[in-house]
Amino acid sequence: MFNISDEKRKVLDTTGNLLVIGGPGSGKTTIALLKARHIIESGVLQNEQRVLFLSFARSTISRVEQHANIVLSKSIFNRLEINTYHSFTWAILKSHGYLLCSKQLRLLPPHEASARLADYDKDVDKKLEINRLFKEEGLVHFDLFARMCAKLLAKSNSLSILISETYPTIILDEFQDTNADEWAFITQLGKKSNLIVLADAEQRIYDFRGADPARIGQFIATFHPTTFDFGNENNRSNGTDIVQFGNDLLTGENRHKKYKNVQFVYYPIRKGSAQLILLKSAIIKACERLKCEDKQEWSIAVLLPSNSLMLAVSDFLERTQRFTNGAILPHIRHEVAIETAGPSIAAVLIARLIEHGSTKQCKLNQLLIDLCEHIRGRRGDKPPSKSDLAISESLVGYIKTGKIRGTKRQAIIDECNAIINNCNSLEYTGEVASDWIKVRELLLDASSDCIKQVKLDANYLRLLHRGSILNSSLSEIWRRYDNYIGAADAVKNALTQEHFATSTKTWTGVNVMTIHKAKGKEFDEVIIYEGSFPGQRFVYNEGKTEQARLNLRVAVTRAKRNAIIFTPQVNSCSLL
Ligand SMILES: Nc1ncnc2c1ncn2[C@@H]1O[C@H](COP(=O)(O)OP(=O)(O)OP(=O)(O)O)[C@@H](O)[C@H]1O
Repeated sequence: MFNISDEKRKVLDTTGNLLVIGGPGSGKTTIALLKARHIIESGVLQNEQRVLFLSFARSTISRVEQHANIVLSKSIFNRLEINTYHSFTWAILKSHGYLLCSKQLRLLPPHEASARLADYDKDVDKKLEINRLFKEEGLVHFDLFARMCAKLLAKSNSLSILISETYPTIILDEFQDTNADEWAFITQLGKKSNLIVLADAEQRIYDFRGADPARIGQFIATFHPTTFDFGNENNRSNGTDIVQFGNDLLTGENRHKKYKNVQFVYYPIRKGSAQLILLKSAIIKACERLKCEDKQEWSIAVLLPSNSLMLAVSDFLERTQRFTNGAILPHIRHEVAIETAGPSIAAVLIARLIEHGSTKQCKLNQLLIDLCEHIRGRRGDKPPSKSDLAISESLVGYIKTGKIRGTKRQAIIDECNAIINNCNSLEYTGEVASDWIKVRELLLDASSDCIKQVKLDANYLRLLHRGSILNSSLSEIWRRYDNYIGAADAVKNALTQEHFATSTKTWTGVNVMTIHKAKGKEFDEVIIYEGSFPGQRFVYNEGKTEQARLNLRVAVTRAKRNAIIFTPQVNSCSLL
């Protein structure tokens, strides 16, 4: 099924630590899976032993799993553990964390962490608080997972032996994006297990979370691997110039050149969302092209440089546009790979309303507390704006004193009061999805931005579909007690489980996501769009031009057949 070059065959036959480097689509993941198969088939593993494949994001894992399903038979697949760093390290901490902390360790899920850390805008203060939470409260922030596991392995030889005996070979995906803590953890793992590292220095797009250009050199210096370089071999978009364009981007040679299957659209700037008309038309055409081919499954990614632009585009695709000349741009069904902090905190707020509303016990103060959590935490790792912090402080002040200044802020209190009253007088039926929607819609009438934002974020929650764990646990609560007491905890548990679940999601149809989320994935067609406002540009800061080149290269090389790049006609992207 796969043509294996001589260089790749050598990967299969070489033992010890390996470093596999190569450009996008050169076949690093594929050869790593074939290597795992080779190891498993050779019979060197004992009964309980497995090959471990570690990657960063759940979404990448799902593509690797899909790929592994094709490359490996079921019995081989069962001896391969594909996992995220988070999930793997949390499992170690849960069972052995007592060696580091006398407190009972509890997880601090990202949606709660962002609200708790909202007051710290400097990284160093945030880190101090994360350490304090661990030491004094036993609360483990995700950022501590790798660091604490590195400490554990350094401290406990028996744990280190246990892990290496379970996983004698460990494959590390996307190694170029490894941060210092993950590197410390890997260094410990590599003392007793063989490491197979997959890397492309030019796909390094996570510098902001500690990826370091020196990391590959550090691996070589520490582990003396046999190195294989697949260069620019292109298995993903063979017959196109997509990879060539991606590589030329790094040096600027791409400017004013033409590339097969890479198209540039210089769009006119229009008011508001009218600017997205050309983008939407291009997506519709791409869908038609792929549907014509009569393939069972096809995929398109619409990649955006920022989260807010992603939401605006998703909103535009969701709606139907009707023009005065009778033309129509229909709604486009699509998936959005949304940042989860905002929707998660919004979900807890709604769950609490449902929970208390079902027993007519909704209280203003609880809603205000949940609203503050949402205001402070909805931007995830990014701190809330100063004005958001001020609103949250004045709401906290109201909870304490019963007083608030300013008509806009008073309006928030009045609207929360109205929501509480409506929630307490709603008739709940036990049909989870419709009860949920009824409560969510109560937020619709609010004019205060912070309440409207909860409603908007809650719209993106995908946890309640029929048959989901959350849906069944809420139905079960209703069946037993005729109310929803415990709904908020059920939502929190579901969110945490969701975070660790290795998703089996397939990226078919139209998918809208940020460029960073596209890493490690591939799609038939990719449409990359930059807006005209400063925060929506590929080059968002002149000092970050090199990073923008890497980002754009990663984005464009996700395409198997065709890539289209949109930039404004005026003040176009300086990289094109
Ligand atoms: N030897 C091969 N023969 C045919 N197809 C291949 C071969 N190797 C990989 N492919 C296909 O090429 C595509 C890219 O391969 P793969 O994901 O392994 O590359 P990669 O180097 O890990 O890419 P990236 O770094 O961009 O994530 C996949 O669709 C895969 O099935």
